Amino acid sequence: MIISVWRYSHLTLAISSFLLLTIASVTGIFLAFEPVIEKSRDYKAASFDTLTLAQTVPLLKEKFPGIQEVSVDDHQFVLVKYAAEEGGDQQVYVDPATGKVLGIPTEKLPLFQWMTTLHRSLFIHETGRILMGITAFLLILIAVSGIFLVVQRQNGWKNFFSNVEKTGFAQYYHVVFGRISLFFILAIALTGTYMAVYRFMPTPGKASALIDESQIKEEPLKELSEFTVLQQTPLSSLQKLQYPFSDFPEDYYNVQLKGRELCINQFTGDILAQQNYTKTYQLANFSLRWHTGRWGTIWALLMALASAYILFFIYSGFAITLKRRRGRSKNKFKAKDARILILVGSENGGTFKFADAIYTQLIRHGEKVFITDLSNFTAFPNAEQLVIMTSTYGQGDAPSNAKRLADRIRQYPQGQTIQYSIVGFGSRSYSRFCQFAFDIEKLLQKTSWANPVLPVYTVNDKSPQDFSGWMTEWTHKTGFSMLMPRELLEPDTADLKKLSVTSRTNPDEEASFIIQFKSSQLRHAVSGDLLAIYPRNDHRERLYSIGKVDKNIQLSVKLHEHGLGSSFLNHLQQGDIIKAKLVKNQHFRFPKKTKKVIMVSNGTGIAPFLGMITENRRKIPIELYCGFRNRSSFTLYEPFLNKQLSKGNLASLSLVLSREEEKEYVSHRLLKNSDAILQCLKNGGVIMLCGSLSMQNDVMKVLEDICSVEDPMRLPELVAQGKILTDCY
Ligand SMILES: Cc1cc2nc3c(=O)[nH]c(=O)nc-3n(C[C@H](O)[C@H](O)[C@H](O)COP(=O)(O)O)c2cc1C
Repeated sequence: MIISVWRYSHLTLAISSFLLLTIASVTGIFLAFEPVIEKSRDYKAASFDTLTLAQTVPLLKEKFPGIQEVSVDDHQFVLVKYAAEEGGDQQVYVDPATGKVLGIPTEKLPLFQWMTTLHRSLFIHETGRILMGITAFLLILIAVSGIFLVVQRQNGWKNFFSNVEKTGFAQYYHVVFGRISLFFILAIALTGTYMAVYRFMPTPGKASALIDESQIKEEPLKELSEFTVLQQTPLSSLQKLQYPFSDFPEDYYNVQLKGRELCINQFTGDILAQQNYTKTYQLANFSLRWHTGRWGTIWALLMALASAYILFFIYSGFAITLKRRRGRSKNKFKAKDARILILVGSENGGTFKFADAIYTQLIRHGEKVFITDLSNFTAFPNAEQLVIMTSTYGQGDAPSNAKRLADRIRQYPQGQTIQYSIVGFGSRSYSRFCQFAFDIEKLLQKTSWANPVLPVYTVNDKSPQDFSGWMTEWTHKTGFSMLMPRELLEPDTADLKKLSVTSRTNPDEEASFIIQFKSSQLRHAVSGDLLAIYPRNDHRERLYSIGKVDKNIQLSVKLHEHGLGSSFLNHLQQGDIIKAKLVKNQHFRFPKKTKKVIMVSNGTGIAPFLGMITENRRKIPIELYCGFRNRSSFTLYEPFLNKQLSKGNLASLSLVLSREEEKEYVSHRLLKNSDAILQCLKNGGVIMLCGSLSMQNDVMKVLEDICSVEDPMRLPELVAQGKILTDCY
């Protein structure tokens, strides 16, 4: 529920502001270059930081007899305004140490003038300013709702900056760029909002209002350079100084410094009045600097970049929304007439692709089918078959269009028996794989009308292969005729990357070999991730655990006689190029903070550990228990592991042979070393398992026994806490 609240707020805010936000961002990008161009003129004097007002103010008065004011801009250029002898006011940039004219300020370029007005007020004055202020405020809300969406997506605050799961270009970069630019976008939004609000605040009082004219003296007369206050004030703290209009005593020097305003007696140098700027005024000044990039060139460029990111977010945000809504079939039949129901739970539209393909085929075969979101569950008086296809989101939660399902099932008990089948779409990289599909099963089990045709089927990473498994069974059980839809059979070419073979070994006595690939497109692969290959260029996918060794992707492969994947890999030679997909396996990563790691593998399950061991730069003690049939099958890895032992990357190695010598499995060896295993777990160590499922089952039983010495409840807890990590198939 929470995720959909944030999602709908984010989307609604974005839709309601996108037009003005686009205008503000495009103009913002242009305007950010204005201070950059100005700064490039470089009229800053070398001595600027060392001068005081007592040096500069008299000197400029002497050099420019009609001087009215001297000001220092954000680039620390000193600008003098004076009444020229030939008439009219003149402005020049000067060297404050010599009074030498350095340049004449140019008129604001008409393009910048136009952009500024559009950016500030859309050419509709006060109304435009209010609208742009509201847009800036909406941008704050969009950024905040975006933060919460990222937190939800990343499974909590602590993973905010962790790797993002790749789910299409628009979605992936919406999150990745969102995190990078968050601070800058919030800076633009907050300062923009504040400046808009500030216009409606009362103007702060002037220091001149505090002058007590009865106290103004004309003696003792002092030279301007002798005024203590000017001597004590560095030029760098000046914003603007106005010279007195005349020699009348009631005229004074008005000095605006960075934090306060002063009125100074023009004869004696006494401070007639002073006023500290209010916090609201200072904040407005600060906001102006931040928002306009006057802070400095780098800041201005960052503001331009943040504005460009906003444009990207507008594009990618709408692309994500369209993708979510695209491809949903229009129903030919009404819900009440349908014989077959397809109810879909989907967050990002992927599951709809599968559901629509089924819907289309059944309709083509003349079936009365109705397809809709799971949350639209209602009375289906003629339904005989119910197919539920749903993804899982968050931490084993329902996708947003399925949140209301539980209530709706309770609300609409069906009047006739309906046979159902549930297909869960999920990813094994999440600990609660297809959890929501299993939750629905429990809900349906409690009803009197729902009868299962099949157990829950799961589809990992939208694998057509998994899906076709369900289709075969379902058509077999129900008698509907269906073929695997062609569009689902092709691999998702968008994610395929090129890899070239850098080296390989020949199959050893046990038909195992090592193959290494390099790929500039898969530099981000990490030991423990999976490489999905498509040996026949169709939907058939084979997954291999990756070990990252010397920056290469290394696979350990066991050649099976009719093995699709292993035969394909075995035919590759050095230099051959293949296309494959990286499947992130977040839950099976070498732990960042731990005192010890015990790695347990059998056969080629050693693959990810080889990479993790080479990358163990912090020399965390690693104990490796690796099981093989016989010593000869270990020779493939022996020299490599010995080298890692001597380098200190690997603390100890337990070779366990099942057909020779002690004829043991790794689970037996662990049991023998139960004290060490228990100590490791008690001291915050981590145990990682990779290999066959039967090895995992045996080892988990042994670990349960070992843990039960301490506390019978501990094993599930340890798994939940990530102290026992498994990657077995
Ligand atoms: C933020 C996020 C959280 C996810 N959480 C889970 C999960 O807890 N369990 C699971 O099996 N899959 C999880 N997945 C994987 C999706 O269920 C899977 O990619 C599915 O095919 C997406 O289908 P959809 O596009 O129809 O939403 C998650 C994906 C994302 C992006």
